Amino acid sequence: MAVFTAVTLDDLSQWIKQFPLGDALALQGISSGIDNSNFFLTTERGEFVLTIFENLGFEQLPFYVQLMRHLAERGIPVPAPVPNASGELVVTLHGKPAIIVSRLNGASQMDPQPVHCAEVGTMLARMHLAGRDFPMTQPNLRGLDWITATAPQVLPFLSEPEAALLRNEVTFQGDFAATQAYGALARGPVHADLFRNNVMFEGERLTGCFDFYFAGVDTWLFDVAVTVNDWCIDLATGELDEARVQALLAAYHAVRRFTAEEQTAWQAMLRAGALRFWLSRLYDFHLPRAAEMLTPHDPTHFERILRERIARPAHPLPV
Ligand SMILES: Nc1ncnc2c1ncn2[C@@H]1O[C@H](COP(=O)(O)OP(=O)(O)O)[C@@H](O)[C@H]1O
Ligand SMILES: N[C@@H](CCOP(=O)(O)O)C(=O)O
Repeated sequence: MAVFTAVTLDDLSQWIKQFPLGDALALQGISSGIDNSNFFLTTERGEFVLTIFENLGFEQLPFYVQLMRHLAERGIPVPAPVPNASGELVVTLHGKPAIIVSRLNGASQMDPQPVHCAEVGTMLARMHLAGRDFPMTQPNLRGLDWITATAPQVLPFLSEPEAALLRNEVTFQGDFAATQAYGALARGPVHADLFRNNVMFEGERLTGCFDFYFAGVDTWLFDVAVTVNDWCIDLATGELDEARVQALLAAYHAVRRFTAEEQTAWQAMLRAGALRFWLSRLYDFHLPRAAEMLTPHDPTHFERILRERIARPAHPLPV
C-alpha cells in the first residue's frame, strides 16, 4: 500500500516537459513507503523516483531537498533532486508538492553483517563531513524540545513501569543536554533516521541512502547512535552485536575521528536515540493521525532497546 495520490503516465505527459528528462515512458507505484506517494519513473533520460508529499508542505521541504542536493553534489550517494527549467526542485503535482530524484540501484539489506555495517559507518562519516558547509539550518524536529513536549501526551496511556521509564529518561536526557560535555559535541546536518530500510546495497557494496525527511541539525553522535541502534542489534532482544558495532564505529572513525567529548557522551547518546524512536512509536500507536492507514511500528522494540542500553553500557568508542 501507500500510493495515496494516483498518477498516470497521461498526467505526466505535459507536466514532465518542465524537466530536462524527455518524455515519461513508464510509471510504477512503490508500495513500501508510509508517508508519501512514491513512483519509479522511467523517462527518455533514465530511471528516477517521483515523490508526492502527502504530509509536508512547500515551506517545510527546502531544507531536506537542498540537503540532498548538497550531499549529492559532494559525491555522497543520495538521491539527487532534478531541477526544472526554472531551477525549482519542488513543484506542484495534483495540488501537492512533488520532486523527481535520481533512482538508487540495489535493495535494502535487512540482515546486515559486519561488512555492511562498515559500509554504513564510512558513508555516515563522509555524509557528516560533506554537510559541514551546508548553509541552511533547521533543528532536529524530533530532538529534546519535541521529546519534552510529547512525553506528557503519551504518559496517560502507559503502565506505571513504562511511565516511570519515560519520565526518568526524559529527565536524564534533559540533565545531560545541559552538561558541558554535551555542549562540546560536534554538530551539523544529520540524517537522523538511517535505518536498514533507508539504505541500499548491491551485494556488500552500499549504493546509497534516502528518506531525509527527519534530517535536521543535531550532534553527529546522535546520528551514529540512531544508526547503531538499528544496524548493530539483535532485533529480538535489542542487544548490541559487538562485531557489527565495532565494524560500523571503526569505519566511521577511519573517516572522522571521534572526539574525547564524544567518548564521554556515547552511552547517553545511545539512550537518546532509543528514547526518540520509542516516543515517536508510542505517539503513533496511542495518538494516530486521523488519516493514518497503516499499522504503527511496535513501540516495545525501542522500549527494550532503551532498557538494554541503561542496563548494559556499550563498548567505548574507538580511540
Ligand atoms: N531514490 C530512490 N531510489 C530507489 N528507490 C527509492 C528511492 N526513494 C525511495 N525508494 C523506494 O521507495 C520506498 C519508499 O520510500 P520512502 O522514502 O521510505 O517512503 P516514505 O517516505 O513514504 O516512507 C523505499 O523503500 C525504496 O524502495
Ligand atoms: N524509522 C522510524 C520510522 C520512520 O519510518 P521510515 O520508513 O520513514 O524510515 C521507526 O522505525 O520508528
